[in-house]
Amino acid sequence: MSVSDTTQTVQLQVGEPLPGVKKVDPILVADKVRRTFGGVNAVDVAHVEIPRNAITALIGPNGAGKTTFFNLLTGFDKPDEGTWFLDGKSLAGVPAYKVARRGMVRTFQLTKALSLLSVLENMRLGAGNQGGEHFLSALIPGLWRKREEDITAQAMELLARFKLDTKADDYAASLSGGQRKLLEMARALMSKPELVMLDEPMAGVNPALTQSLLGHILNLKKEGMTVLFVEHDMHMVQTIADWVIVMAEGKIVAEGYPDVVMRDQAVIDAYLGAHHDTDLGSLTGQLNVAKDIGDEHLAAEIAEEIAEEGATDGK
Ligand SMILES: Nc1ncnc2c1ncn2[C@@H]1O[C@H](COP(=O)(O)OP(=O)(O)OP(=O)(O)O)[C@@H](O)[C@H]1O
Repeated sequence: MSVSDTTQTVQLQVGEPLPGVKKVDPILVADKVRRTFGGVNAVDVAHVEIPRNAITALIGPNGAGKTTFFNLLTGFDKPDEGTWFLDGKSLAGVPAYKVARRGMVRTFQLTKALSLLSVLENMRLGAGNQGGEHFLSALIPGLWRKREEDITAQAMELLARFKLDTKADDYAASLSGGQRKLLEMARALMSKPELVMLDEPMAGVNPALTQSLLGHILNLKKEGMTVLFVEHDMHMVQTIADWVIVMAEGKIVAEGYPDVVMRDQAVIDAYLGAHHDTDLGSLTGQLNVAKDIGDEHLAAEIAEEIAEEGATDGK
């Protein structure tokens, strides 16, 4: 089965797919979330809903506010205003470590694996406080030991799934960039989340690991989880996303099914806006924009033209 065979085809939204459109079964709903930095609206999201048990990509040019929005939702930053609900329960003002316990975890653009801990120790940290570390249970060695064993068993099972089990005792520092991304994803799963948020999962991952990472993300959905990811790699977005949300200048400017969104004028404008310094008169400039907006057909045509020009110049 190819990766794209597994993407969802059921209708996810209610009505026309305009920015802020309601979802049939939203897991996360955010309202009027605003974060300013020195007068600049880094995030200014009027309303957004994330569909449950689907893979949603959050895309947009550099500086659009994607990471800041992630930070706000997961309690790593505080908004000027705004409310958001996971499964109907408010998460506004809830600190990051409690957000994970409520069922929402995130990974970072730059991996946060603790280099001087072993791979297994990193995993064990991901288990967090799941109720076993209450004062009383800490006093009962049997209970405490059982919990420790359960955590280790869960960690080893996940490491095996991510093909990192043979590295359990190695320092995280010894892993490649791609393996660290896998470790971060595996660690996020230790808290048995409902919603997994991945910030640029493909950045720095070599091609050999790309396919396995895509497979792991698709598996999360198969297991009933919801995935929200930020990514610049449009190929990945088109391959695995069921739904795409586009941010520009802090706002949501478009959302919909991947193939439709990539051709949306607001999306093209958002990316062109980010390329105001690109010479669109030059073929290379046009090629960069075509790649950024994920129009592979247009990119191939332009690349062909560049190759033809090169061949003529050489004669
Ligand atoms: N801690 C901060 N202090 C000041 N400005 C910030 C801070 N964090 C983000 N910003 C600004 O907020 C805006 C949104 O940044 P953010 O990193 O969220 O964008 P992004 O869409 O994730 O970009 P990229 O794709 O490059 O990661 C940018 O203008 C950025 O300069």
